[in-house]
Amino acid sequence: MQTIESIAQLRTLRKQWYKEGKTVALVPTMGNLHAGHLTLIAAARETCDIVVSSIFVNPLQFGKNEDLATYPRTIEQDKTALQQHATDVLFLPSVEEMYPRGLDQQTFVEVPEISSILCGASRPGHFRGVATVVNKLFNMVQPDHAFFGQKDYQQLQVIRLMAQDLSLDIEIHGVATQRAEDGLALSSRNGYLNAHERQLAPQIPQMMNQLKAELVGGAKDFTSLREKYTQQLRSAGFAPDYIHIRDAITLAEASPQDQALVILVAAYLGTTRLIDNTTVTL
Ligand SMILES: Nc1ncnc2c1ncn2[C@@H]1O[C@H](COP(=O)(O)OP(=O)(O)OP(=O)(O)O)[C@@H](O)[C@H]1O
Ligand SMILES: CC(C)(CO)[C@@H](O)C(=O)[O-]
Ligand code: BAL
Repeated sequence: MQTIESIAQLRTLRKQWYKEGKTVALVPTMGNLHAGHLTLIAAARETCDIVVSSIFVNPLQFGKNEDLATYPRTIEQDKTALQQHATDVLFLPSVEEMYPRGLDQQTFVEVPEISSILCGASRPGHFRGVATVVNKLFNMVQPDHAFFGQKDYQQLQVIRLMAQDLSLDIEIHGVATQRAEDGLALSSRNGYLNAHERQLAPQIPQMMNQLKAELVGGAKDFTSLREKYTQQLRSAGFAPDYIHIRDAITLAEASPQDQALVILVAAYLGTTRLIDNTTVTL
């Protein structure tokens, strides 16, 4: 595996891959890799000749009071994991390489409406930061295929819409959420949880699945279902940010006749913000 820090070096390689007729996959990450990330790498490996993974903790997608400074950075461990999973290139740009004119001067990409609801309402500017950096990574790597986790469901929909709106010739893949044995979705931020919080955390997927069972069983009063499960999370020791039942594609409020739904949950345990989701087909 080659580690590349500069866009210029990456472009040289990209030209060579074009000449050789090789297909290229991109797996963007913020590092601190776990089995969830590695399933994205495996899917990319199955699809393309060349697998590029990027590690970049993107300051543009963090709010002022968020965890940019403390976000786990485990680069040596990550390199070993990527190498073991047959990654060809690790792209590891610095903040200066990514944003040479500084964050305040950066041209940005914003996908309207979907970026300002759900996690976008709680994290203003977050999805603008994500769309901007992902678009830049797409321009740098020029992948044929790009892989994202369904764990970040809204992010995946934002990226799909961005690719459509900007006519990008890149196939966007959504990969199923990988979970711990107790059901908790794997996430780098799980590492912030203390032992007690880690024990409580699987109640998020448990409650989400109970809500899903009620929907599949025919329950239609979404407002009272949301209130009931929000209250349950609160009683269990969480500070719920939201529980929503939405149209699976647009993420607009679901109506009782919709058949493709998604349940989206965000809740704090102490200072750690956890998210999860599950699709529901009626
Ligand atoms: N459990 C998981 N299963 C499948 N894909 C995942 C999982 N966790 C993260 N991913 C995907 O890996 C990619 C990189 O995510 P990222 O580096 O932010 O990891 P993360 O664990 O989601 O971190 P965070 O705790 O910051 O949300 C994203 O496309 C994300 O959706
Ligand atoms: C897609 C991404 C790498 C963009 O910074 C990030 O939001 C993430 O890790 O999910
Ligand atoms: N995995 C999503 C990236 C973020 O929370 O910033």
